[in-house]
Amino acid sequence: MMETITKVPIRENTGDVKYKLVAENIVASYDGITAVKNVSMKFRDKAVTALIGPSGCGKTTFLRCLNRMHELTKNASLTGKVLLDGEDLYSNKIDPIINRRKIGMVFQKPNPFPTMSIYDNVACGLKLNGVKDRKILDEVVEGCLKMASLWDEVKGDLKKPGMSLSGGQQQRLCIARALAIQPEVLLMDEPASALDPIATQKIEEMIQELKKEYTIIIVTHNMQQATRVSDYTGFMYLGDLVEFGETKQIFENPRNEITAKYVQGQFG
Ligand SMILES: Nc1ncnc2c1ncn2[C@@H]1O[C@H](COP(=O)(O)OP(=O)(O)OP(=O)(O)O)[C@@H](O)[C@H]1O
Repeated sequence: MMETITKVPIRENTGDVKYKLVAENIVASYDGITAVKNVSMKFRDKAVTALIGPSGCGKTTFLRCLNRMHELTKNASLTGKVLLDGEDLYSNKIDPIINRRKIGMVFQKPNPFPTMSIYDNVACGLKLNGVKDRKILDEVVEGCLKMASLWDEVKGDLKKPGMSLSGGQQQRLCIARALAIQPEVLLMDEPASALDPIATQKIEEMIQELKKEYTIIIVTHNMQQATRVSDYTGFMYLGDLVEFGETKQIFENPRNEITAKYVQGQFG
């Protein structure tokens, strides 16, 4: 039998708060089965928001609704709005490809383009957009590899295949690739779950740097990671957003019983 969930009213931030991305009443389904039930969330500009919750609660599905990737899945459907700087990404007037460019995504498993060098993995998005000037490409590749904290490790080996790097380096390469097309928002779906603790620490340190420039939304199963990297946390359960608040409050003083049980590790 389905459990009844008491949702905690979402507290609005007051004052001079800028939301980069706002999701309103997102309902997402696969083959008519609802995976995300009427979820609304606001994401602050230049802050990190973590999405946590047990396996299958809809975190990845919700994340993929934020850059119109959900609709690429066969038999997937969606209702609701996602506003980027106030503009609805799902409006007919907006080109989904342009939006996916503004909202970059990093996946659980590092996925560098297998036939490309380190350099081309980062430069390919710009090249596809017609940028040919070598100086510009060099600058972007260096800048993005620096932002992804990978430059010092690869600067002498840019022609080597991306796949020759370690898992953690490959993930930072994918982050550099995502940054090269100048996104405004970065979605990260468990970006460190396939990595060892040292590689994970590098990714977490990099997220702290990146949030100075980007709005970051990260799905994570790792509760310590959520407390270390995020400013805000949303706890999802059975397709619902049960509680949303400052990360410290969610972990130290949850207002909902199910949130408390989850963050204390009583289920997962
Ligand atoms: N492509 C798909 N086709 C059909 N059902 C799917 C598909 N992807 C996800 N689902 C279902 O949607 C629900 C939510 O899945 P989702 O992957 O969004 O959860 P999650 O919280 O990210 O889980 P996890 O933490 O295990 O990655 C689950 O019941 C899952 O089985």
